[in-house]
Amino acid sequence: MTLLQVQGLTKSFGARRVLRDVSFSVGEGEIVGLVGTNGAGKSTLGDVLAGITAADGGTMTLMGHPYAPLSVEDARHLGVGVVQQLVRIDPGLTVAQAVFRGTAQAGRPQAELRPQAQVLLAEVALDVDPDTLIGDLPHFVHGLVETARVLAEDTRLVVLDEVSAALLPLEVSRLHAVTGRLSRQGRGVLYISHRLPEMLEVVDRVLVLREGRIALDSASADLDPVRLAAETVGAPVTLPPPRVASVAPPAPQGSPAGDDAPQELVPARATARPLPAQDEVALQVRNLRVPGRVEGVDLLLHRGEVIGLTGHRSSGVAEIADALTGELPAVTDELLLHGEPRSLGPADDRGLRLPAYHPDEDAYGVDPGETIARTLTQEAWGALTDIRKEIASLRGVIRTVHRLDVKTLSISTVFGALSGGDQHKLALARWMASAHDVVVLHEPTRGLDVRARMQVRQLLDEATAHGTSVVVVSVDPDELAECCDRVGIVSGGRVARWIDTRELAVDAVRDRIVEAATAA
Ligand SMILES: Nc1ncnc2c1ncn2[C@@H]1O[C@H](COP(=O)(O)OP(=O)(O)OP(=O)(O)O)[C@@H](O)[C@H]1O
Repeated sequence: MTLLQVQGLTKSFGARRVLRDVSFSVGEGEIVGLVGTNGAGKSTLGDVLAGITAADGGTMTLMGHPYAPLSVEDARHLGVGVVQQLVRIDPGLTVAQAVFRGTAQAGRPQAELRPQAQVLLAEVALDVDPDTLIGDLPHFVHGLVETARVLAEDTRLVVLDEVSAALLPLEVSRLHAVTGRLSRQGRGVLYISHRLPEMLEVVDRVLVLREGRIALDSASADLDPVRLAAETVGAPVTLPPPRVASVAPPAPQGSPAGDDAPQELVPARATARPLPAQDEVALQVRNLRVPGRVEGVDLLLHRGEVIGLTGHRSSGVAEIADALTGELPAVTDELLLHGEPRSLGPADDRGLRLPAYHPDEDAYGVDPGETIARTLTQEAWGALTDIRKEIASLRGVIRTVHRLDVKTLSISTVFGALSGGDQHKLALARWMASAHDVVVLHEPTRGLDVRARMQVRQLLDEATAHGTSVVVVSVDPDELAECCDRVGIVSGGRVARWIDTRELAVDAVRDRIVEAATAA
């Protein structure tokens, strides 16, 4: 029986027509995938279902009754719960309070909330104490706390907006078990994700949102990840070729193109004849230890190389990254940066603090109310005294926006109004433009569509061709396979195994990573 019926939905933000004519249905017990490029309108559709924003036109029915929620509370009361993509929960709440906030139970004593919260947390396979403060939890579990929250009421339709984006394959399997349980209870699930291979494992049907319309509505059994990726972007898609490590000789100081050249945030493609990356070691770490967490880790990173690190939450992978960025005290037997001895731990002149990028909105260091132009250039328009420099800067911004395919009508759009993926792409490009030497990137393609992932891969290829060396820390096997030359599987505080990704097809590497990470 049909649970949700959506007919001719439209929604615009100013001149930007996001949803033009969206029609689809979700049946009772059905798990329906929703995919689309960054900025395609998936979250906007979720927001309309959640009562966060109203559609401009079209109709919806829920269990045969007209459905037009006026608020989030109204939507939940009517039976629709949405777990938003960039959910922010008050860090001062306990997990139990977070699960019941906005419900009839809110405000009851913690002791009364605790047992019920435990039941709901078990239902979403989240093993945390209901007394834990939200601020003490890693951000990736907030989506699961929110999933427990939508179950606290008799929700008929659950919308999961990229809840799996920051989860390990094992955690994604658990989320899928939860999704399956919801389906068996007769609830409908709308599952939004860019991680297509995993999505196809759980959904019954897939909707592709393209140019404001449902461009494809197909049984998942009739799709594979490559075909679905092509349907998503509306053009044939080939997986990126294996990385070929190569690096140009150091560039001469100064800008060869002169100060007036458009300063695109993406480094220009390397034209110099590539040299083998193995010629020069950028970072060498021998016997890295973080007491009680990491033991005996050796790392060798060549100039222009990208190595990946992955592992379970308690494997020590996060601690290795934090030791390299100086956030966690650690010791080594030897630490060389370009052959120069360095130390870890308290920052001093010789202390190593590798710069790190995190794909979390809070960590972008970007004011969401600032325009794209200002965000990318840090300049106040009109305050510049040289018109040629101003024009060159604006041209650079426009090129970056165009090249990264950011869905916006103007560079004066505020950063916070961009889709989650478009925000991430621009923040990463901005960060990479000033990233030199050896850097740590946490999940550089999280929440990005298939085309944007390739753009990030290109960003990496170009940065490494200029000599940058990168450590990618990730939960996503596709990301590791696409971006890295070698991937270390961390287990029990050690790198248990290295997988060489070069010269292998990306999907073959992905399978090896999943296999090794699951076995570790
Ligand atoms: N409040 C708003 N004001 C102006 N524009 C908005 C607003 N909310 C969304 N948009 C625009 O609507 C479009 C669709 O955004 P939406 O977040 O729905 O995309 P999405 O498909 O979820 O993308 P992603 O995969 O990157 O999360 C984007 O171009 C975005 O800039």
